[in-house]
Amino acid sequence: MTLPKPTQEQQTILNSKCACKIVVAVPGSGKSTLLFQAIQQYYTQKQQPGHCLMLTFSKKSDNDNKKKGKTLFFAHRKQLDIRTFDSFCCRILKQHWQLAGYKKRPDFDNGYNQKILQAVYDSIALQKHKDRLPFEDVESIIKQVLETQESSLKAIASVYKKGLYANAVKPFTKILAEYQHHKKSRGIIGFKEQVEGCYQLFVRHPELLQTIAQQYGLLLIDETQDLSPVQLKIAIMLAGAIKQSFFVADDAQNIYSFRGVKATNLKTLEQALSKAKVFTLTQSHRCTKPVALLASKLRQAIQEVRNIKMWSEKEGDKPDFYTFANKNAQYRFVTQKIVKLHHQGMAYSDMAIIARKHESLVNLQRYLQLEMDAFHTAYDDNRTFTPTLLALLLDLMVNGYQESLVDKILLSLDITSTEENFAYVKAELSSTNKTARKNCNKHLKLFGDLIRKGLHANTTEARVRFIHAFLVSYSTKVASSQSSKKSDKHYFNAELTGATMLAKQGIDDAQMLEHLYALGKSDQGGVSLLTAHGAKGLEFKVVFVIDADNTLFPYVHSHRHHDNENDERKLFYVAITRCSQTLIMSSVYNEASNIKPTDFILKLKGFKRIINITDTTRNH
Ligand SMILES: Nc1ncnc2c1ncn2[C@@H]1O[C@H](COP(=O)(O)OP(=O)(O)OP(=O)(O)O)[C@@H](O)[C@H]1O
Repeated sequence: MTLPKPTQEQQTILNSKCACKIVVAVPGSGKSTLLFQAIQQYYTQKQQPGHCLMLTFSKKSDNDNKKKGKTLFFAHRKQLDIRTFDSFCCRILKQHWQLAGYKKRPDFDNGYNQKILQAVYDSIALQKHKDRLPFEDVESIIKQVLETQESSLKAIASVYKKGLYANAVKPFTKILAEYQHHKKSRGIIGFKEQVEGCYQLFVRHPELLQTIAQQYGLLLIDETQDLSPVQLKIAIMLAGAIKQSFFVADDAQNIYSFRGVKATNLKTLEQALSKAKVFTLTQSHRCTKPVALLASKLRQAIQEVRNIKMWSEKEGDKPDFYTFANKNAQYRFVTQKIVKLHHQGMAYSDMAIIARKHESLVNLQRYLQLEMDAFHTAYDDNRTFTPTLLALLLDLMVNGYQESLVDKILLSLDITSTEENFAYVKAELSSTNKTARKNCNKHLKLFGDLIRKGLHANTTEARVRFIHAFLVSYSTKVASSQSSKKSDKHYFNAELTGATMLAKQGIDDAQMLEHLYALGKSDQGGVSLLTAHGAKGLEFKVVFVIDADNTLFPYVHSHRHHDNENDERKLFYVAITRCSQTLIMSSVYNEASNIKPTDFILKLKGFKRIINITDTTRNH
């Protein structure tokens, strides 16, 4: 991995001798890249450099920065401190809790339990599914877990705060109250209190701030526009005490006002750091010319942001906006388009579907589920993969969970396929069962081929190996028990355990299995399904912005804030600037129910290509 050569714009900033730089720049202009270029310059110029402290707001970009930092500056890795603001404050407070005035060491509540958050999301988002547990059951399960892990409630609270799930508010409120009680009685302090505590510590003990600052020679702050008021105060204090500092931000990407983040971060920063020099970056290295033009127009309509004209040298097609009679027609179109692009060589991981609301993503998955139910009619005798099956496989890819992947394939084959198809699959499975343990590769190839015939050419080897192991176990059971109840959930779960063990024994690289679970959780390798908030900071070759209609963009239910439209426009700006090659926007267009493409697009002059698709069976 190497850093791109700085452009003239970037080089001017790097060359400046100013000790404190604030860079305001458009999406994809290389803000994060510039920070790494600054680190490179720092280590090259200094004989005995001090440590660099790189702070960012979100865990996601922190992880990204850590990875890049380690790769690019391996020799200096011990002098590179890359953290989130929360983690920085937590560390300071852990070291100096007595100075901060605590009588006994507080219990630091570090983050939340992802598993529980997932369980909550799943149970709520999918509770209408008939075979899901009722919410009460899920709630009681969560409570049981919470008895041992109170801190996880924070996660639930954050879901509740998003206000997405009206029917979940009551139990969450109850759980939240319980959590707060536990927290208080046990002296647990969360991230918010830790950041506030750290700030107070620096205010009361400036000597401590100086001691900490002396360890560092360069301070780098990414995503400055997203810092909370207290985080910003800490950043300002650090910039005042560390020799060189470098802030990067895009004021038009400030999308966290609902969390109390102010749109005025940059103004506050400039006023507080009078010696700072402000620079701008106008060229986007990510977006193509037409997308940069569209984004630039959108940016001009955003209030209270710096007037920067975004431009690009990258050629590309003008983005299209497709409209459909209903959501399913839209989802079908997106699915087929993804499949087509994949056949043309585009990796799934290079594509993303972005929506304003999580519900749109759930709806899309439901649609794919329906397609899957129709699987038996789509799976033809030539064993070629029809669009419906491709849609099913796409679902499996985007879900990313191996259990459900295996489960769904086998359940579909078993329950919904015709006798003939089932016999074929059964034969394929059983034919290998005896030699499979000895000859893993053969079996792997068999299943790999089956998958590759469709769209899984780049399915990770790990996934194929796992499925393979599962099938070995499954086919052994089929042969020995001749069970006719293969659709039984418990049966599959037992098989899954069997497959896990088998994979560990029989497959050369047992670690692949762990890797596979990690893959599943992070959705790597598949098409990313993201909300506009979740997509921030990310980059994909192809981006589909779905459900971009006047009820969701701007999201009508959040009209309670007077500046809502401005915030929503910023979100749309974030969504469309994630793509480096192709942007495809879509929505329902239904005059009877007054749903039409978002005004964000309609009001932009010069954007004429709205394609109305009525024939949904057409292959696009
Ligand atoms: N000088 C350059 N030459 C070529 N490509 C570059 C240059 N600088 C940055 N890029 C590329 O542009 C893309 C966007 O870079 P980066 O993620 O640093 O932008 P950003 O401004 O932080 O984006 P965002 O606003 O979305 O967070 C990356 O693919 C990066 O490699």
